[in-house]
Amino acid sequence: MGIRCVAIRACGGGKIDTGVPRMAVCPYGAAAVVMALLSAAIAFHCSPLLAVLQRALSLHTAHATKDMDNLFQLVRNIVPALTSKKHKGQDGRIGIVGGCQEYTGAPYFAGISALKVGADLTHVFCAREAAPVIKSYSPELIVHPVLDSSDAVEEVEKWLPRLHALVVGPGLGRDDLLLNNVRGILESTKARDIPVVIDADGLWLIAQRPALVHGYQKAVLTPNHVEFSRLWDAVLSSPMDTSNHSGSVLKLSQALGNITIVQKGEQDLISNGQQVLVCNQEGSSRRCGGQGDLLSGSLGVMAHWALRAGPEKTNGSSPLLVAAWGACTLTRECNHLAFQKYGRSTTTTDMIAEVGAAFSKLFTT
Ligand SMILES: NC(=O)C1=CN([C@@H]2O[C@H](COP(=O)(O)OP(=O)(O)OC[C@H]3O[C@@H](n4cnc5c(N)ncnc54)[C@H](O)[C@@H]3O)[C@@H](O)[C@H]2O)[C@@H](O)CC1
Ligand SMILES: Nc1ncnc2c1ncn2[C@@H]1O[C@H](COP(=O)(O)OP(=O)(O)OP(=O)(O)O)[C@@H](O)[C@H]1O
Ligand SMILES: [Mg+2]
Repeated sequence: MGIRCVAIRACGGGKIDTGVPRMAVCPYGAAAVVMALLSAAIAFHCSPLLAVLQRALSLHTAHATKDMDNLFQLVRNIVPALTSKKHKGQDGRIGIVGGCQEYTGAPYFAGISALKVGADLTHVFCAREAAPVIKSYSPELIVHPVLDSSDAVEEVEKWLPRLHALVVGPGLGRDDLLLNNVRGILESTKARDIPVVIDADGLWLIAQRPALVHGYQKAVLTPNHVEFSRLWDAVLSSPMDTSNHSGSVLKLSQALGNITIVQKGEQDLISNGQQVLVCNQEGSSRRCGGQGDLLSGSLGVMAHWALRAGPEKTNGSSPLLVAAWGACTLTRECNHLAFQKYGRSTTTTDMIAEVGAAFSKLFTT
């Protein structure tokens, strides 16, 4: 099957008002109960029950399809038009904060993905040793070797007024000096009201200091399975309910002051503490490293586009939820397209080469 994304009503809390148009019911519990009843109706030849259940299932599918169409349309609404009237930079100047001695691939993947999605300029702020390596991967990236210097915060602050969004964490590492500098950069970013996507080792820092993002409505966190558990342990005292993923992402978002959280996995779950969207666009079974960096870089651009477009273009839905759903859908489609060509040998570089095709297929009208 090609496209398989639905939006769902938050299924953990019970008292949640979603506010988003045409949300389908949670596909987990409810659909499973209907399927079980359907099997029983078939086994016991109960035609009236069978008819009711078939109708319920077809309504569920119809709702899910509408929600899916709706979300695709909302993403298309935030994509800026390509016109001859624009100047360089208008469609996005994105900063990536990451890159250290060990990790140079991750900030490159995030930065180049931002450009391939449609940003005009990408600045990478990394440790001195990482800079020549990152530059040598691509002439497209502007690279600043400042992150381990004593005046790192001031050096990045010089650029912040020109940046539309920041992606913090890919390949950052966990050196205390770097993390302390990033703490200062995050404070400055918030003071300027710049959208920030926090991933990878940026999330390690947030697990140490959740107050850095608590309640900041322009923050999006993109944890993988392990990073999500770490954040949970840092901010919630109760154990996580591992049978209720959407309830958990909703709860973590609420505990962090309703910031947007993307829990990556077999399905991506996206919440702002009020509602949960699910993205299960078909990807592949190939799990090479770096796919999360493609996602965070893409989301940096889409977050800027969505916030600039505003809630009128997203039909009242949270712009950051729409941006996150768009970036997840795109990443998974890149994975799908690359896997069709390269199978087991697919790497993130192959996925990045599919960004243009995937974007056109999903979001170009
Ligand atoms: N080429 C590169 O330079 C890359 C660098 N990376 C960087 O590597 C650093 C560490 O990132 P990690 O993601 O390894 O974080 P962690 O160091 O927290 O390790 C998480 C570990 O959990 C495992 N894991 C992931 N998903 C899991 C799941 N669903 N169930 C059980 N285990 C799971 C992973 O194999 C990984 O070893 C970050 O700075 C990151 O950006 C990665 O982005 C990958 C690519
Ligand atoms: N089991 C899965 N099936 C399908 N897609 C998946 C699965 N797990 C993760 N993904 C997709 O892969 C992308 C990256 O998620 P992942 O959990 O690998 O991030 P990550 O560990 O941070 O990656 P990175 O190696 O870049 O650090 C997301 O778009 C997610 O939807
Ligand atoms: Mg990662």
